[in-house]
Order: sequence, then structure tokens, then C-alpha cells
Amino acid sequence: MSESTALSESTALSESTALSKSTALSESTAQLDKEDPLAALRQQFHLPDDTVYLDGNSLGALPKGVSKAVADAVEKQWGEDLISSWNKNDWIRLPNLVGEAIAPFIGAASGQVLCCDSISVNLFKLLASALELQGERRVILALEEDFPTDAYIAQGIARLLGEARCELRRVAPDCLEDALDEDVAVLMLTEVNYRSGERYDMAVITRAAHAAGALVLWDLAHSAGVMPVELDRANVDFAVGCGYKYFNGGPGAPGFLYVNHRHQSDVRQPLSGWLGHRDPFAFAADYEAGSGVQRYQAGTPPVISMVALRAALEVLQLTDIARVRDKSLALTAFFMQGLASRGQLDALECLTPEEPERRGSQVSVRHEQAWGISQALIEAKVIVDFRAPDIVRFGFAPLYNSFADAERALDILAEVLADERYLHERFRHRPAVT
Ligand SMILES: Cc1ncc(COP(=O)(O)O)c(C=O)c1O
Ligand SMILES: Nc1c(O)cccc1C(=O)C[C@H](N)C(=O)O
Repeated sequence: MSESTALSESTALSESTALSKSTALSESTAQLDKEDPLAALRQQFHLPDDTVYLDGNSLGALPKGVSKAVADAVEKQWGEDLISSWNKNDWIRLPNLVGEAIAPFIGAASGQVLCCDSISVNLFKLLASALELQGERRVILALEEDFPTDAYIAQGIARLLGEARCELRRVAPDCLEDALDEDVAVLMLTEVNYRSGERYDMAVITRAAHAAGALVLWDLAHSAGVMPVELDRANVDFAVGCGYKYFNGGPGAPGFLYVNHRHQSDVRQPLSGWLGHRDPFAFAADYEAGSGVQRYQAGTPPVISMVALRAALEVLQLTDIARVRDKSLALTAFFMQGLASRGQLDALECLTPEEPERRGSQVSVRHEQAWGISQALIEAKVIVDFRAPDIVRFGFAPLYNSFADAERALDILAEVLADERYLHERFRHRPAVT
């Protein structure tokens, strides 16, 4: 595993991204959109006029079908059918139904995915399960640079269990293999890094961890819904992911978890709530775990949010995840190539790897005025985001982003860099949520 490579000058991107090497991007852009087999899917989304939305890696856009499904769930199911909806409208089975709908996108056979809670809560449940399965082994191994909640949750578990039972150890990517010693209970890492957009090789890393006697838990926040994920094929033990990014389930959409069949009869989880009970409506005095992934459900599901996520998944079901990946790679390659051919890599450092198999669906650049640049882009209706202290992320969602979006973002970025408006006073203030 090597460090992210900066894209040098006008380096031609790999042939496998199927892009022309022409620098006259505007001439070919319309053609690329015309030939795009996913182009029509953009119509499935509500997107504001004149806006280029490149933040689907944080919050996916609104599928039109979601508004209808939510209105029906609220007005008809809740309003008219009231409590009978738990049976009549299948509310009680939503965690399983939505989990089953997510499963094919992450390479999971039936019965291993449950839609519930957030990534953070699901990490807590699964890390506790993994530690318990591993007996004497006490280390949760993670990467220094992964999204902080993963480490925070591990730290919380370590505090609860005490250091004799659990320790979080964080290493740089290059040290991962050496760190897989006999103390490691579980390796936890994110398939696509949220800052750099670098993608790690799930199959290779999972194999190495297993060879060292460790279990593996993958965070799929930045990969699920935008590329094929092969959990079963890679023999992964556990995984988590969210519904609000590339699955377009909306703000605060429930997440999901995956537990490989081979662990399902042995695992226990600490949030032993009533809906994970073997027979919830027996209202028994003591907890007895339900079968399979069902035991990972704790309390009542957020029905409206699950209805929204279920409807959002219908857009992805109209296509093939391999096609989504093809377009994602083409969009990111187009954008990186545009940065290079316009000479913008003199001012910006591209953190996203050049090799297609090593990148996710975003392009991240570093600049010491990244905050001002991100705000100037947003002011010009190119919605990107900023990650402290110095990164601007351009997220590409193949279901609704076009090559024209990528070109527009390149044009506006060129203007912003040329006139240095990012230095203006009006971009000084940085709010709490970025
Ligand atoms: C890699 C990764 N893990 C976890 C999270 C957050 O998880 P949660 O759904 O608990 O907010 C994010 C972003 O919000 C993320 O990028
Ligand atoms: N989940 C988020 C939220 O509730 C508020 C603001 C941003 C987010 C995000 O998704 C952040 C995101 N995971 C990231 O990659 O930085």
C-alpha cells in the first residue's frame, strides 16, 4: 500500500478510464454526456437549477420518488392506517427489507445485512462482537487517517472494557501489515478514505488480516452505492455503511451493517434491545438473542427515514453497479485530467491517486486557502466541501452528475484561482458544520 500519488502535470490517465487525451475538453464534453448510458437517471433527481452539486459524497441528492414515498408513508400509512401499519405496511420488517435491498450492491448474499442505526452505533455493536469472539486478543487496529468516529467509538469501547481487554492502535497505511501481530483482534478500516479519496484493496487486506488471525471490519461510507463492493467474495467478517451518501437516503438516513453468515450463531452484541430479541412480542423478562443479523436491531426503526431510503434505492436498481463504477472513474479521470491540462496542479496538490483501482468517487485537492476556495466555488454554485485544514473535495455521484458538471466545476475553479477571490474578507468566517 503506497501513499496517495499527486498527479503530475498533464499526465495521461489510464486507458481503462476510456477518456480521450485531448485537452480540448469542452469539445468532447457534450459527446461524453451523449454517450453516457446513465445520463437519463439524472431526471430521477430533484436538483436546483444552475447548480453543480459535487457533494454527494457527504449528502446525496433527493430522488423524486422519495418525496412521493415519504408523503404516502406520512399521510396514508401513518395518517390513515395508524398503528396497523406495523403489519399492514410492513413497517416492522423494514430493517430487513431495506438491508436485503442494499445487499446486492455490497456483494452480500441474503440474510447478512440489516438496515439500522448510524455507522457510529453499528461500529460499537460490531467491534464489541469482534472483541468477544477473539478471546485474549485485545487490539483494535485502525489507520491514523480514517474518519474520526471510527476511532472515537473504539476509544469508547476501550474505556468501557478497560485496557486489559481493549486497546485502540492506530498506524500509517504503510505500517499496517507489520502491525498485524498476535494481539490484534480486529482490523477496522474504511475502503475509501474520506479525505484523499484513496481506495484500499479489500480482498488483499482482508486476506492479510485473516492470515494474522485477526477479524476485519470495513467502513463502506465512501464506497457503498458508487462501486461494486465484494464482501462475500473477499470473505469479510463485518461491515458498516451509511444511507445518506451514494444511496441518497436523505439527511440522517439509517445506516446498515453486515455480519458474515459464518459468525452469525456465535456473535453477541451489547445493545441488546427488545427488537433484537428472539421473540420481541413475548415481552419476556430476560434477553435472548434473535437469529442472525436480527439480533443487531436494538430499538424501533425510524420508519419515515427507512421508507425514504428504500425509495431512493430504486434509482440504483434501475442500473448496474458496475456501470456506476465505470462512470464514476470516467468522471474523476475527466476532472483530474482537466486540472492537469489547465495547469492548475501548479497551485493545487491532487491527493487522489491516479490509478483507477486506487481511487473512490471524489477528487481531493490541497491548498493553503482551501476554505476560501471552497466558499468561492459554493458562491458560484459549484457545491463542494472543505475538510480541515486544507482540503477541497469534489465528489462525483454518477447517478446525477454529468461531464458538463465536471467541466463547469473546472471552469469556475480556474476563475477562482485566477482572480484570487478566495482571499476576500467575506470568506473569513468558518461555521461549525463544514
Ligand atoms: C468513513 C466514515 N465513517 C463514518 C462516518 C459518520 O458516521 P455516522 O453515520 O455515524 O454519522 C462518516 C461521515 O459522516 C464517514 O465518512
Ligand atoms: N454525516 C454528516 C453530517 O451529519 C453532517 C455533515 C457532514 C456529514 C458527513 O457525511 C461527513 C462525511 N462523512 C465526510 O466524508 O466528511
